Amino acid sequence: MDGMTTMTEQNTMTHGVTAGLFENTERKRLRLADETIALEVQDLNLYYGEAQALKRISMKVAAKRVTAFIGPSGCGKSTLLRCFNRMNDLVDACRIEGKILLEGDDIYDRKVDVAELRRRVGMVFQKPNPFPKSIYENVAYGLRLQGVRDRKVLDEVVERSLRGAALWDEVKDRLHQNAFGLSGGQQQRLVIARAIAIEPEVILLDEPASALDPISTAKIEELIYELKKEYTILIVTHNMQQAARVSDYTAYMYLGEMIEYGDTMTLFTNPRKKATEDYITGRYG
Ligand SMILES: Nc1ncnc2c1ncn2[C@@H]1O[C@H](COP(=O)(O)OP(=O)(O)OP(=O)(O)O)[C@@H](O)[C@H]1O
Repeated sequence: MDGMTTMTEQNTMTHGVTAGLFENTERKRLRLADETIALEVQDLNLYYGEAQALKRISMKVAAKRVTAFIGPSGCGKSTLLRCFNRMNDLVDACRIEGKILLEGDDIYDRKVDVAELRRRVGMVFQKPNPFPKSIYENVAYGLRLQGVRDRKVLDEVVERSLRGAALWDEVKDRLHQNAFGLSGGQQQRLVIARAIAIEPEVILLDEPASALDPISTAKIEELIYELKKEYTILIVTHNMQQAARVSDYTAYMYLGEMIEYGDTMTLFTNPRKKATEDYITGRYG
């Protein structure tokens, strides 16, 4: 984009990206100050060896809302998402400073049971990753790990979770068939059913629809809308329209820093920072 763009053109472009997304909806501007806070990041720095991937991140995450992380490739979105259930612990050279409070308690405290943390904070990845088991056993997996054997309880949880993931009607007649027989979009909803079966408080979604076709993507987006009634959802997405459609709050990241964070409607229609506006209007890079 050349430097000759007029202010009017810029405004049109800002609205162009998200035009229509906020029309005819009941979306309203939200304020973190009015929210119940589920998670709080305090001055978080993360290093992979010598390289600093996250810089002084501080944010509050609203409970039972969808918070989206956007920004160019390599800016640290996935790294930050993985901090919320300590998935980065699995990376040898990774070092973290700062705190993340879940319901007020620091998840990086030494006393924290990481398996229990991951039960409370579930995660769904870009590529659907069902286990090589039946549809039923995929969803029952977490409960079986917890020692639940009662068939009636398992049946109930499997049905409730598949309904919650908007998959029940499509699979109820083939629960004992292998999960690999499902389409990619169905597999992703199955993985979401597996995540909600153990009743987490928070669900982390790392580009959950980027490997899916448009119809499956729309289903996942509808599902996210339903899930936030019960869960706090954090989502990384490359797709800005998707962020605008599904999220209540959006964080724009660049080179490991959180440049701007606020309610989605304001961030997309009236960003405070020029860098954010450049990114959402496609003038970045
Ligand atoms: N396991 C790792 N070891 C070393 N460096 C890593 C590791 N994972 C990520 N990085 C680096 O950290 C930085 C942030 O990466 P991250 O994957 O979080 O970015 P991202 O914004 O999610 O990118 P993308 O949109 O491409 O997925 C990048 O420079 C990346 O190369």
